Amino acid sequence: MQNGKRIYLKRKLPDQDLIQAYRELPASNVADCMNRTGAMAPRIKLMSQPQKEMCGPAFTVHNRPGDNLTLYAALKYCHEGDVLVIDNEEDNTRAVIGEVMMTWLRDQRHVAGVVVDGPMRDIDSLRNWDLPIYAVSTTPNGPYKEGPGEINVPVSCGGIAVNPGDLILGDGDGVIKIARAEAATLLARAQAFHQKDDAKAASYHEGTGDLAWIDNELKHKDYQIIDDYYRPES
Ligand SMILES: O=C([O-])CC(=O)C(=O)O
Ligand SMILES: [Mg+2]
Repeated sequence: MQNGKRIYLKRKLPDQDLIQAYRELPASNVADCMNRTGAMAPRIKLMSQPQKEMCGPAFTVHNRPGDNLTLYAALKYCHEGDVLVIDNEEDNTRAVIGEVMMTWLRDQRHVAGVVVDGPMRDIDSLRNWDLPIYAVSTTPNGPYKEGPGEINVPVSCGGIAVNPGDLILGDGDGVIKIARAEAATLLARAQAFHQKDDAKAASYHEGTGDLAWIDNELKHKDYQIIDDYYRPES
């Protein structure tokens, strides 16, 4: 076995109905139900203009930093509905993907989205695309094509661990990972949380929302409410 040059073709996948159900939920609500964990770092930003949320199983790629030979292999082996999750060891000097590769992924593979922990390029052609594309930044500087790299092994993307087949959910706020084994049990909780959050926003709109807890909490934490001006000299 060539460590560092392995391409696994098989992954355990989440059920399709789970993928559909999570697509209806804001990533923030689901992350709150994981005790505010599971989100990739804010450096992973939405670069395109999708009409709906990104949701699908992770097809993981571990690039040698700034190199995209392995990512080219992923173009061949990924499937419809996958979310490509690309670990680039946080290199921020070279774009590892651009319009040519994205065109294949959108038009020939019909992937659900692409998440790159690193720069991309050809943004002027891609920024209006409906395909969800997340990346750190852009640069005209291109990638090397030497390898090594691996496909469908555990990777690190946006500061969190992603296993092949984990559920990846992305919206305008960013991207979260839901571990495949936990996705089914988490769903009902996330749906209930989402309903409550919507109801809360509606009650704040109406002015009937509960604000009493704020005073209680401030008191409990020894805040001082001072009926006076701030005076720098005092
Ligand atoms: O040249 C590359 O490998 C990446 C790129 O710009 C493209 O996919 O258009
Ligand atoms: Mg290009």
